Amino acid sequence: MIMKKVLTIAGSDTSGGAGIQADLKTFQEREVYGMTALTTIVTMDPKNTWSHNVFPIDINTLKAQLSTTVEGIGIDAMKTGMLGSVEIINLVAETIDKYNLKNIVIDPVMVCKGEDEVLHPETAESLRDTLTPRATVVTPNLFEAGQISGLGTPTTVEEMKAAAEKIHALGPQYVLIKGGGKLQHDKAVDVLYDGKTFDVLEGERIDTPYTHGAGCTYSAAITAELAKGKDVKEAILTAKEFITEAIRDSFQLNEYIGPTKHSAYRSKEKQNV
Ligand SMILES: Nc1ncnc2c1ncn2[C@@H]1O[C@H](COP(=O)(O)OP(=O)(O)O)[C@@H](O)[C@H]1O
Ligand SMILES: Cc1ncc(COP(=O)(O)O)c(C=O)c1O
Ligand SMILES: [Mg+2]
Repeated sequence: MIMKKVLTIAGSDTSGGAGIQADLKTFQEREVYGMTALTTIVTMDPKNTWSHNVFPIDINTLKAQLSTTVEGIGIDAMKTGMLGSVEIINLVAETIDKYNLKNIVIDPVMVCKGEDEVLHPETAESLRDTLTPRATVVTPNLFEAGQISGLGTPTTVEEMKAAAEKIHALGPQYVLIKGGGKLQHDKAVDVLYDGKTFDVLEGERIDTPYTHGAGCTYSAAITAELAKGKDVKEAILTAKEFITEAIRDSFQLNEYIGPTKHSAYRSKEKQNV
């Protein structure tokens, strides 16, 4: 079988659990061929409570990576993660338009879990106005949904639905707001909206602090399933099962951080559990 080809345009999480590393691990698990266009490198300081530093990649280096992958090879689906600057967001939008790309998952990364700071606050507006409208699916977490909708961080499923309506009006085909561990609820609730119908996806909520990279992993799994031809709803349902298992088997890396286990779903499929 010819492998479907997918691209992630995202930052490098040097600690390996989120960003481009999470995306590639997920693509491998979902049996698609993963390619990368790196936007930034994020490091963490062990001497300063794991605080994050972001090192941007030069725009011409990103252009060359997009040319290699999108023009030189061709892609069946793509996702974005941490983009880092308005210039990069504009370049991604131009690339989507120029090559008439399909199956576009926009993960509008504005924050890293455990960090108080909003990364690149100057990019929030262009994530909203330039990239969100081009998405097949846009996947904000609660904070990002509050920023993009302008309604503030949702605290209930009803507020998630209101934010989804606002975000949908910007032009994406589907909005998927992740309630995750932050919503006060006994399930891990995500709200999916296609402009007509709301689907409230209720996954098992796992009691763990180790969810670093969960959003990246989830959006990468959606991207992989879209590349393989699933429709958006089916792709999201599979990805939701994938991320639930990855969080169930998440683990501690050091005193600050614990990533999800990307191989968990496959191991369980094999054992038929
Ligand atoms: N503790 C948890 N148990 C089960 N699912 C979770 C948990 N935390 C997050 N999720 C799910 O993981 C996915 C990623 O969500 P989230 O962690 O909110 O994203 P982000 O990493 O972008 O903040 C969503 O489907 C969310 O519902
Ligand atoms: C490069 C990069 N992208 C994205 C994220 C966001 O990760 P999450 O999936 O936990 O939202 C992080 C967080 O550390 C990161 O370092
Ligand atoms: Mg995220």
